[in-house]
Amino acid sequence: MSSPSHPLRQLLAYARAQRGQVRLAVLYSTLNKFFDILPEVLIGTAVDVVVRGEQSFLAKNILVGVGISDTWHQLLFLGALNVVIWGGESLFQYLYEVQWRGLAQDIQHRLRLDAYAHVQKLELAFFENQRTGALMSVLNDDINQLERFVNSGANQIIQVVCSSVMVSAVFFALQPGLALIALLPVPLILFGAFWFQGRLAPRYREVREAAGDVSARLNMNLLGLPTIKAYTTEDFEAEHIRQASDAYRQANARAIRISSAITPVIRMAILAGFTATLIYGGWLTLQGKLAVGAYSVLVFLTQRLLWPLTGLAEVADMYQRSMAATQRALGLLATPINIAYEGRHLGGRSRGELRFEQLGFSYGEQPTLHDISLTIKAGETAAFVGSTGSGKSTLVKLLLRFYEPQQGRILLDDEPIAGLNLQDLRRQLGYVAQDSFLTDGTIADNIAYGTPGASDAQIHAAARQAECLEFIEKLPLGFATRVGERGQKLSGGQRQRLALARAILKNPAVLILDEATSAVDNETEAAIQRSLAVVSQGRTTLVIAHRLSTVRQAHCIHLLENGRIVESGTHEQLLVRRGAYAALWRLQTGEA
Ligand SMILES: Nc1ncnc2c1ncn2[C@@H]1O[C@H](COP(=O)(O)OP(=O)(O)OP(=O)(O)O)[C@@H](O)[C@H]1O
Repeated sequence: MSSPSHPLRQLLAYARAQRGQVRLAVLYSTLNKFFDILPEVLIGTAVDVVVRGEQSFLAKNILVGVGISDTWHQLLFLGALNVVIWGGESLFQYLYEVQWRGLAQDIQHRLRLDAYAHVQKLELAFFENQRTGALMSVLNDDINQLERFVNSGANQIIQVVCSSVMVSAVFFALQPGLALIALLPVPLILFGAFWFQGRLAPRYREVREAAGDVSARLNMNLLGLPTIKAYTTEDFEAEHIRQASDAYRQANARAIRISSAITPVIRMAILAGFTATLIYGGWLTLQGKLAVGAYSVLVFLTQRLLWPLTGLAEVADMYQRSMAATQRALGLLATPINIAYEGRHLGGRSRGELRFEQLGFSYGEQPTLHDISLTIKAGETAAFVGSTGSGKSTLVKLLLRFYEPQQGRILLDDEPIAGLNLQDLRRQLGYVAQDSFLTDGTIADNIAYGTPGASDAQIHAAARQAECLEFIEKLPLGFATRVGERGQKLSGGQRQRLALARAILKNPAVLILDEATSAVDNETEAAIQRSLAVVSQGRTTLVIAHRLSTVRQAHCIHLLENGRIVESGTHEQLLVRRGAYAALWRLQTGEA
């Protein structure tokens, strides 16, 4: 419990901003419990009135030294007090419920936003080692689990403590000997509750992990449905889901077996305390050492004292479940961001000169790029060609700082990009990825993504430059047509055209085009060449191409092989060299 990394501590630290709300909630819970205890005391006082009449406690004391001598008036007074007590109890119940539940929602909301904002800033390598579905289950399910505990668990703990303190006070005031007997089982109960709790914690961690697995599986399968259908692997995948779901069920079953035992075990301890009060208190009353009214109060109060402790079982259960979830959510929040966003801010638009100096990079153990050195002058077009897997995309991902190179550096306008503010750097870059992300909004939304406030005319112009006007105009609603999740309602080529229009609208100093495939028809290729000629005007352009004819106009073409630049030069220079590029050219143009 005392480790600084304990999830409850982390949660409390996290909830510090809501301190005011917590204090109010604690106050309301305490007042509600105070009013909740009073009816028992009232019953005892009423019994005292009818048994002892004008000798009763009320006859002598309402306030110190002041009493109501008439029995009828005493009863009326008790009746009025009863109404006030129940009214107070109800009022504070309402207030604490609103307060605790509001607090739960506020903390959840804040944690979800913070966790998402943090996750967005984590580098790509983090996501490559995670399953999206499992992350979603942390951001959604796990954070929702917090609600259970804060909603009612915290209130229950406060109330158990309050009622124990208040009831013990009444006990000691009335009959200290009996109080000790009634309180005997309390340490046993607390010990039992903690013992069970310790055993529940690892079980609930397993449950949360299993829930993450189910979510990850579902997510992967839903994304891969076209492939699942095409390969008729529906049964095979349903079996995977069954296994994940069964693991979740088993993990829950193990937790349930422990959590269900808590209440019955605690009840046995309570039974001991209750029986002792009943017998010993009754004997004292028969001996005339305890008033009948006091005896009845004590018997009721024993229940009042001990029964809420059974609630501890429920609280322990909720607590462990929430803590397992909290740990995952706060763990995500504590994941270090390895590629920092902070850095020197860029004033205006950069010129777009790029220099790669002895760049070396590997994904994990596997070396991917070696000793890459090249300069791209501002406004020029550089092309990267080479066989699949030779490291072309990796090179531009390093420029975008999706990954950090292990050796060397990249400079933009003579300044190392590692020292620049990450968002400022990326604002200078327009990136058309091999598989660009489209939102499920309209065509216009997708083009304007990243350029908020773009006018219709600007969107239209960008679409024209990217040569997508023709297909957009054929769509039923033109620019207002919705493209479906991830742009599913468009063809692969159309999606890429749209991504290009988006990058053009952003008007970056450096444009990066990562062509996915060489499998384009002649018409598309001509379109690519036309738009490339237009969009590369006035900006530095990096093109990754598979068809050499698309980039023959580039100022410099770099041929990569196994992560090294093996040839560089203009198309003509490279042909004259009669090296690997020339061979590739002959192959593609059919001259070989
Ligand atoms: N995230 C990653 N984690 C580990 N290895 C990766 C990762 N991305 C790429 N690689 C590996 O790095 C190498 C270079 O990949 P890269 O995507 O840069 O090639 P490419 O030249 O762009 O290929 P293509 O022409 O097929 O797009 C490949 O061997 C690939 O398997």
